[in-house]
Amino acid sequence: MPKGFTMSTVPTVPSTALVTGASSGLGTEFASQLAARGHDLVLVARSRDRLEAVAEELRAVHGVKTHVVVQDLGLPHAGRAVAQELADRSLTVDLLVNNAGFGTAGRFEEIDAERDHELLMVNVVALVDLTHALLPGMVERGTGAVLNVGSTAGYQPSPYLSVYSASKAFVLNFSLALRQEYRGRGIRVTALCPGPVETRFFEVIGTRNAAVAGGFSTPGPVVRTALHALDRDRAYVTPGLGNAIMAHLQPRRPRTLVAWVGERICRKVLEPANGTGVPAAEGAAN
Ligand SMILES: NC(=O)C1=CN([C@@H]2O[C@H](COP(=O)(O)OP(=O)(O)OC[C@H]3O[C@@H](n4cnc5c(N)ncnc54)[C@H](OP(=O)(O)O)[C@@H]3O)[C@@H](O)[C@H]2O)C=CC1
Ligand SMILES: CC(=O)[C@H](N)C(=O)O
Repeated sequence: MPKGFTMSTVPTVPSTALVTGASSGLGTEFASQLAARGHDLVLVARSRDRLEAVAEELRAVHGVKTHVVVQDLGLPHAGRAVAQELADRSLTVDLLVNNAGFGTAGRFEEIDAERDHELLMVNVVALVDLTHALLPGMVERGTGAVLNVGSTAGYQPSPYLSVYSASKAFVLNFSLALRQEYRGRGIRVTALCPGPVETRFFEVIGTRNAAVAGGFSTPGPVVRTALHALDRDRAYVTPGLGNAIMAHLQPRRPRTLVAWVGERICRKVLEPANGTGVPAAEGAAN
C-alpha cells in the first residue's frame, strides 16, 4: 500500500508526519504506529538521545525515513524554529501531531508561575505556532491533517489543575474551530482527549492523583483510537467507555455548578501521592 492515510476517502500520497513530544509516552507511540502505517517521520522534543533511539528503531523496523529535531517548545518562537529546520532540510509535513505537553497540579498560589508560563508555551502557544507554520502548505497542496492532543481535563474547569485543564480546553475549542474552517478543503483536524494514560506525565506533574477520573489506559490503544478517529474525520475522540460517557453526557451548565463538582472531584490532587508519582508500568512504546 502506498504511504499515507488508511481510509480510501483520504488521498494516499507519500506522507510525512511530524510528532511533537515523540521522546516519550503517547508521542513515541504515535511515531511507532505512524511508522507502521508507512509514514516518514519528523520527531520533535528536547531529549536528543531518546528521539534518536526512537528514530533509529523505527527506521530499522519499518524502513521509513526519520528526522530528529531537538527543540524546546517552551521557548518563544519555537514553532518558527521548527519550521525553519523543516525548510532547511526540504521537508514537507502532511500530518502534524501536536502532542507535546505537561501538567501542573496543586493550589494555584503554590504552583511556580514560571512553570505555568512554560506549560502555556508548550501546550498552547507552540501548538498554535506549529499549526500556523504547517497548515498553509497543506491548504496549498489540498491535503493534510492536524491531530491535537487535548485531555478529558479540558471538558470542564478542573480546580487544582486549573492552568492545565484550561490549556486543554483551548486545544479542544481551537481544534473544533479549525476543523470547521477547513472542512471541505482537504484538511482534517481531530482532537484526542484521553483520560489517564500510563506515561511519564504523572512523574512530571508529580502525583498520580492528577489522574482524577477513570482507570489508567496505555498508549497503544489510545493512539490507535486517535488515528482511527482521524481516518474517519472525527472532530474529537475520547478513548475508553467511561471517559467517553463523561465527555458526552456530563452537563455543561450551570458553569458554576460544573466547577463546584470539578472541585469535589479534583481535590484528590491535594492528597499525598500514593507512591512516587511514577507510573506503575510505562507505556508499551517507552
Ligand atoms: N498521560 C496522560 O494521562 C494524559 C496525557 N495527555 C497529554 O498527552 C500529551 C503527551 O503526554 P504523555 O505522553 O502522557 O507524557 P510524557 O511526559 O510521557 O511525554 C511528554 C512529551 O512532551 C515533551 N515535552 C514536554 N515539554 C516539552 C518542551 N518544553 N519542549 C518540547 N517537548 C516537550 C516531552 O519531551 P522532552 O521531555 O524530551 O522534551 C515528551 O516527549 C500531553 O499533551 C499531555 O497533556 C492528555 C491526557 C492524559
Ligand atoms: C491528566 C490528564 O490529562 C487526564 N485526562 C486525566 O484524567 O488524568
